[in-house]
Amino acid sequence: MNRNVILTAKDLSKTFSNASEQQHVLKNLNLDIYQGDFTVIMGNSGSGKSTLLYALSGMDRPSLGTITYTGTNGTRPEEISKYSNDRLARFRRNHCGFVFQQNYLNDSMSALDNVMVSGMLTTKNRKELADRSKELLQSVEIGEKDWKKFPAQLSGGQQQRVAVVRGVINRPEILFADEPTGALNSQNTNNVLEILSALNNDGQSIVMVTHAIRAAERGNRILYLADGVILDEIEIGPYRGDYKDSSNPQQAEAQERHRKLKDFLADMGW
Ligand SMILES: Nc1ncnc2c1ncn2[C@@H]1O[C@H](COP(=O)(O)OP(=O)(O)OP(=O)(O)O)[C@@H](O)[C@H]1O
Repeated sequence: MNRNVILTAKDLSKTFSNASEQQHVLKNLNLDIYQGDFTVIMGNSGSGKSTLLYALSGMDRPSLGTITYTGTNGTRPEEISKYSNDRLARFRRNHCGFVFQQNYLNDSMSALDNVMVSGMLTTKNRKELADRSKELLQSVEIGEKDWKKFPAQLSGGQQQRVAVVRGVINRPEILFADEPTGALNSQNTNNVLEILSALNNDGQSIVMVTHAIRAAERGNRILYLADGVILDEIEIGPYRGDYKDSSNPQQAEAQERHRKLKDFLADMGW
């Protein structure tokens, strides 16, 4: 299958310095991210997964190397790693969505306003934005009775679902997720993973960092980061439902994906 590259990291290095030492977290890393993929970054704690995600998304700058954004409509490639801070912020706003382990909702705004405030960064059409915000909230089962509630009046799982909606309100070309289920219980983890799978199924490109095999299984391409480089990667095809679910018509395929991923991670020493 021919896939379009939307983001390229070339010779990417990131070094953190403090008074006494330098820590080389990413080392000459090369990577293409493809449109429509659900790309997962795994690796041990401290291997540089979040650092890589932040560099790719323009939240942080590489020490050396380049990040080039090609976009989805054949626009001219742009080297975002040399953008000014303002331009980089504009790039993030217009092309990227974010979900983190913590939901970072604004406590003093309703669920709906949290979503709409993000949406207003890219549109002035309030009516259309309100309609889309409500529709997206409905799609993650945050119904009308909860739209005006403040985050503290919602459960942790509901809060994270609002945060996912906020992450995609601007129709980002890439949704970056850093341990989006890391703070959730099992049921809420499943809910959020289902939402991410549904988004990806609709064509949303996703790059997600996770420690959890259950979350990683939602991806089609799994990268394994070790000591600042991509040790290896595997393509397991799109998610085909739960491998343990006997009512899943694609259970055999799902089991095969699961086995491939487990074998890959075992090979990586995970
Ligand atoms: N802003 C920073 N300043 C200094 N060191 C940093 C900074 N950000 C990350 N590091 C260091 O870089 C290394 C990699 O961190 P990073 O958060 O990318 O790892 P990770 O693989 O995402 O880890 P985890 O799975 O535990 O979240 C760690 O040793 C961390 O302490």
